[in-house]
Amino acid sequence: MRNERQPATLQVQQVEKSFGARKVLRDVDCVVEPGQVVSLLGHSGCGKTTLLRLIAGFERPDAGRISVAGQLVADARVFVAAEKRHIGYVPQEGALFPHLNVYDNIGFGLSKGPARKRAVEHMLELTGIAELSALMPQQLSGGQQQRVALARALAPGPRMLLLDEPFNALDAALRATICQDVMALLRRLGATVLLVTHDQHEAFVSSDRVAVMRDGRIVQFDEPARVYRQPVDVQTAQLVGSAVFFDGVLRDGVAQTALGPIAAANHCDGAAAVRVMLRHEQLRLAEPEQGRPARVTGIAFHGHYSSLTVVLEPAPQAETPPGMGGADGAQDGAAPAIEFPVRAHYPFDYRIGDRVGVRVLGPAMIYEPQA
Ligand SMILES: Nc1ncnc2c1ncn2[C@@H]1O[C@H](COP(=O)(O)OP(=O)(O)OP(=O)(O)O)[C@@H](O)[C@H]1O
Repeated sequence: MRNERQPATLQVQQVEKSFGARKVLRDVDCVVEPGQVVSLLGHSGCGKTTLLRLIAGFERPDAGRISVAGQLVADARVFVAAEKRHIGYVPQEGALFPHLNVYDNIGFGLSKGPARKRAVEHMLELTGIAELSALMPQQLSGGQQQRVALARALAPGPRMLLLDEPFNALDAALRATICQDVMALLRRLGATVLLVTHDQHEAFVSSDRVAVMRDGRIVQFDEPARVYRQPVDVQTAQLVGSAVFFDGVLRDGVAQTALGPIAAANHCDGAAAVRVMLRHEQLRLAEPEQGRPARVTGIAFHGHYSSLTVVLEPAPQAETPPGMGGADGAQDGAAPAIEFPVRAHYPFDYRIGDRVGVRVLGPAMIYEPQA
C-alpha cells in the first residue's frame, strides 16, 4: 500500500446477521492472511455484500467477532466505526461523486495539504488515469470509472481492500482485461483483498482462496483448484463449472458405473449407492473399441468446442447401479442407455449416428445420492 500501513489479517468468527425475520448470515467463519486475495463466490442473495458491509463497518453483526490486524473491530459490545478501520471499499458500480472531478474524487477522504496532492498524483499514476484527472465521472467510460473508484479506495493507504462486484457494469471483453489489470496492480501492492463476485472464472483467476457462499454460510473455503476439482457438494460442483453426474455403486474406493469403474477422488466408506461427478474435460471421445461404446445423438456448436450428446450402448450383463438409466429403461441382461454431453474440440468430424468410444480421465468426486 502507499503509506506505511501493513496489509492486515482479517478474522471473521461465527458471524450472524438477520434483517427482520430473515437470517442473512449464519455462523460465518473465515481467515484472510496478509496479502492474500480471497473471493466470495455465490448466487445472488446469498449474503456476500452483507458480509463485506459488516467487515467494512457499515453494519453491525448480531453475533460473532470480526478482527482486523489482530484488533477486534466488531462483536457483541465493540463496534469500531468504518472510518477508523482503515479498510478501502469499492462498492458495486464504483459510486463516484458525480459533482467532483476525478482528482477530487480520489482525494475525497484525505485532509487538504501537500500530502493529499502527493497521494492523489501517485494514485493517478499507479492506476494509469493521470490524463483523466480533470474530467467529471459522466465523461468516463465504465472501465475508467472503475479505476477511479479503485484509486479513491487506495488513496488513504488502507490495510485491506473490499471489492464488491467491481467489474459487473463492464461488458464481457472489457471486464476480463480490467479485472486482470486491477488484480495485477493489487498483487504488486501486496494488498489483502476480499473480492465479491458471482463469476467463477473471475474468482479462479484472481484469488489465492475462494469462499463459496450459500444461504448465508461459507460452505467451502479452499484454493481455486480444490474448489473446482473437489467441490464439497453437488451444488458447489454446479456453481463452479459444468459437470456430468452419474449414479454408481461404490466399493473399496471405486465407483462402478455405466462408464465402467471410476476411482473416487474423495474418501468414502463402505459400499453404497452414490452420485458420481465428472468434469466435462474428464470425458474424452475415442474410437468405439478404445472406450465405452456409444452413439452420437446430437451436436451443438459452441465456437471453440462442440458438445456431442452421446447415448451409451447397452452393455450386456453390466452391473447396473440402482436408479441409473435413460428413457429406454433396462432390457434383460443389459444396462439401460444413458445420455450425456461430451465436448469435442476442433478439428473434429462427427455426425449424428456415429459410433464413438467414451473414456474417463482421472478420478471422480463421489457424493451421497440425495445431495
Ligand atoms: N439492509 C437490508 N435490509 C433488509 N434486507 C436486506 C438488507 N441488505 C440485504 N438484505 C437482504 O439480505 C439478503 C442478502 O443480500 P446481499 O446483498 O448480502 O446478497 P448478495 O449475495 O450480495 O447478492 P448480490 O449478488 O445480488 O449482490 C437478500 O435477501 C437481501 O434482500
